[in-house]
Amino acid sequence: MTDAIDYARYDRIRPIRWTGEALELLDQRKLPFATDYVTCTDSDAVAAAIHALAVRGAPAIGIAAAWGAVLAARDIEADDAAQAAERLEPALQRLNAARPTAVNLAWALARMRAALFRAQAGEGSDWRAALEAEARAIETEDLAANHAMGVLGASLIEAGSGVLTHCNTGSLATAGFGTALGVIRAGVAQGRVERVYAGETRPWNQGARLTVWELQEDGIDATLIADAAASHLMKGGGVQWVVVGADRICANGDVANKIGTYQLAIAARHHGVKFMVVAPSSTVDMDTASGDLIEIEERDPAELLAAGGSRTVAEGVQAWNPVFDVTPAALVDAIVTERGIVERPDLSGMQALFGR
Ligand SMILES: CSC[C@@H](O)[C@@H](O)C(=O)COP(=O)(O)O
Repeated sequence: MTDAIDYARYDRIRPIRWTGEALELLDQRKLPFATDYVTCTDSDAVAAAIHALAVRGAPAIGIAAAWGAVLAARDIEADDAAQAAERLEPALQRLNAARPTAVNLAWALARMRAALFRAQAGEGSDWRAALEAEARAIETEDLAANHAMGVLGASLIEAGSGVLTHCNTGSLATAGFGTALGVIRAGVAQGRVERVYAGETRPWNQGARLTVWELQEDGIDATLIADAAASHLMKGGGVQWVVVGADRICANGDVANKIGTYQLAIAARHHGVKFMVVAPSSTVDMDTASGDLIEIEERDPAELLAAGGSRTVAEGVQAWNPVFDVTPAALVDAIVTERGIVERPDLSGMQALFGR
């Protein structure tokens, strides 16, 4: 078993490209059959792309929002960083409102505000350059965090294991390599992960359209399952770990992630399958005490009423479409971040790694 991972192998998918003039976002609504980029030349276009899921995944929407702030800075005049901060605020608020659940969005925008504050305090007088440098740093640090988490998370997995993942947590959802998918990539490279299963992730099908495509691009064999097949898979001994990402991890270790994650955690505990959450520290929200306090995004019920653009449900039927759920900390075996691992998370374990 080797720890050497050829990261360059996983660099081909680039969901977020800054050209120096515009932000190009790989349109994830069209994958896997078309690789078109949406070109954003102002911050409201970035907010719209985040809301419409052209770009998605907690770290990726934080990175996109940071570049959105850089674009917003081009549309204002200001004498200094303090005035810029004031004039940028409406655009930052609109970016922040694009999606409510993933804390990475607010986290990235807070970093952009802090960069302006430092510019104001005289640490580099060019506040536009300071914003651009901060957006780049957010992206670079996310990639480094993913590489670190991949190896850390894989170290928990016994050689020859099967894993089940949910939603898409790969290069498409991050600056590259991925969170949960990074652990799977590292685990496959090291011979720890022998079988990979991905749930479809209805209704938007991130697992079916994105995750198995990413793995296919890597040459990693993966088996798609219907979301409803997960318990049956666990009962048969096909998987030893469920490995998922997160949109927000609370101070007590509760985890918000894609709808369906909670029922996977319940099924995993019932079958003696381990449950791992992999996320950068930018997803940890020590200001939110527990999962009950997280706003869960509800999207258009129309997403449930059709498949591939064709209506599948009788006219007049109503649907409810919450797109995230909260897994209680008690069902989580390990939270893996670039700072380290919290096993059997609770408030004191989270505080030991993240302070407060
Ligand atoms: C590294 S991505 C982690 C999470 O953001 C992911 O699991 C997820 O729930 C994404 O939801 P999405 O609605 O596709 O943005």
